[in-house]
Amino acid sequence: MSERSSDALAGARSGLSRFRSALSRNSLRIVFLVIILLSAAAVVSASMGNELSTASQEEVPEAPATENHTVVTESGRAGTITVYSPDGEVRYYDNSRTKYFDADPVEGDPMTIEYTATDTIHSEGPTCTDPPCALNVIERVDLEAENPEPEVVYERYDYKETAGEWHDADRINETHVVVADIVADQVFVVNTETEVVDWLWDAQSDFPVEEAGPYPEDWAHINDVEYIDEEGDPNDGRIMASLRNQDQVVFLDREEGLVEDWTLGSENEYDVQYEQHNPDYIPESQGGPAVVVADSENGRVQEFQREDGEWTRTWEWQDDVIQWPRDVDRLPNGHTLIADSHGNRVIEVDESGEIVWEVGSTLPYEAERLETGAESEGGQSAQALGLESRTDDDSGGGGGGGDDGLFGFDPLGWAGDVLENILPHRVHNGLLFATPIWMGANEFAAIGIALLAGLAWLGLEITWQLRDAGVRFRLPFYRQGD
Ligand SMILES: O=[N+]([O-])c1ccc(OS(=O)(=O)O)cc1
Repeated sequence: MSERSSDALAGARSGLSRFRSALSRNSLRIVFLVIILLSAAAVVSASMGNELSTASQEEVPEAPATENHTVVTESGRAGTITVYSPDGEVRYYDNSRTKYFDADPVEGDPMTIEYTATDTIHSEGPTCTDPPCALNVIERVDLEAENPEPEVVYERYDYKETAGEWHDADRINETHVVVADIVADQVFVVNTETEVVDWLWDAQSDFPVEEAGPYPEDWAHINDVEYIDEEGDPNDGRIMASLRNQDQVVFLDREEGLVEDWTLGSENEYDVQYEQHNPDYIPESQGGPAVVVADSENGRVQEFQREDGEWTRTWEWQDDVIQWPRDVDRLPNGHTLIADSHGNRVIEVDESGEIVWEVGSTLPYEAERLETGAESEGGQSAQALGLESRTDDDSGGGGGGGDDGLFGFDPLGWAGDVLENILPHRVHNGLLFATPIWMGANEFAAIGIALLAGLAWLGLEITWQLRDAGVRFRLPFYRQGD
């Protein structure tokens, strides 16, 4: 073959290989672009699908009719307190505080409620470098007044914005209230008329600061407190408190302090409970001693019965929707009221575990059925009622990758399920807390897939550019003689 024709052949070959390479590069570009566009479309369509909002009174959804009034509080996306009439209409709504937490009916006057709320004071920067940063209040509102107006019962300014709240206070009598102070990791009893603090327990007296949450930012996170006023009960006169970050519910004697052998749970023993909220004590006279509690990071509500000096789990409830529940109350009719925070709903389940009442809420903190006593005051233990437990397996669980998609397969639902299974609970719930209500595991998966595709595309483009410019990389290890 002549030199000229072999040059022409080599030229044609290299042209063909450049064409092939351009073709494969363009095919890959199209694949990446399609993945990114499909992911974006999934996220945009989710953002248009969920209309639930409680940011104003007009937007709050109506509830189904039920006996008695229901209070729902929120803190996070919107700070709201809503009271539903038995017919399901909104009777009272307020969003003037930044965050609303635990609400209770006032003893003997169920249509007057008392609750804790926090105002965030944005002074100097996002984390507040110029205190005061928060105003914590206990407020009371008479729902039967012509124009119900909250009245401050007790308040205190605090120096931090993160974990600078009071999530619960419980009235002991007409003058005294016990407060769960997240800011200082303390439980204190204050006379709200004189504002003199009569008693105080400091979690540092019994728990090491090296364990649990970061000290001093958010160490114990004491998110619930209950005064036990039950003559004849082993815990009469004691205070029950929930140390979220220690995964423990403790009993405090006003003379002796921590009553060690009554503690429920232990630090990082997540099989028992994992960053619980809103435990309620059910006394002996109502089938206890028992504690019904929202096991938040485990996505279930549960109850423990005191038997032979130990706590035994006697009931649990979850379905495939429940995500980060933060309140559970046993009602006098044997039903259980649950605030399912990232399930975006408040539900009532009956003795067999069926949902019999439900209302949407963007991030409920707690739910209270008025006229049934504060929290679980009028309820009986699961053991006394013979309640049936229900777990995710019983309810047919999971299943984003189920049958809605093409040929019965929904790839995004499947990716969402995978993500939910591999993400630690706290990370998943943190993402749900920080993002809009319409975002869930599927949307996180779509964003993750788009980011990965984008990064892979960028990496390939850079490699191609360098290769075209004649830059070659050597592996950091090579054979002798190379
Ligand atoms: O609204 N907050 O600031 C807020 C809400 C919830 C929260 O976590 S929780 O575990 O105490 O509910 C902490 C802070």
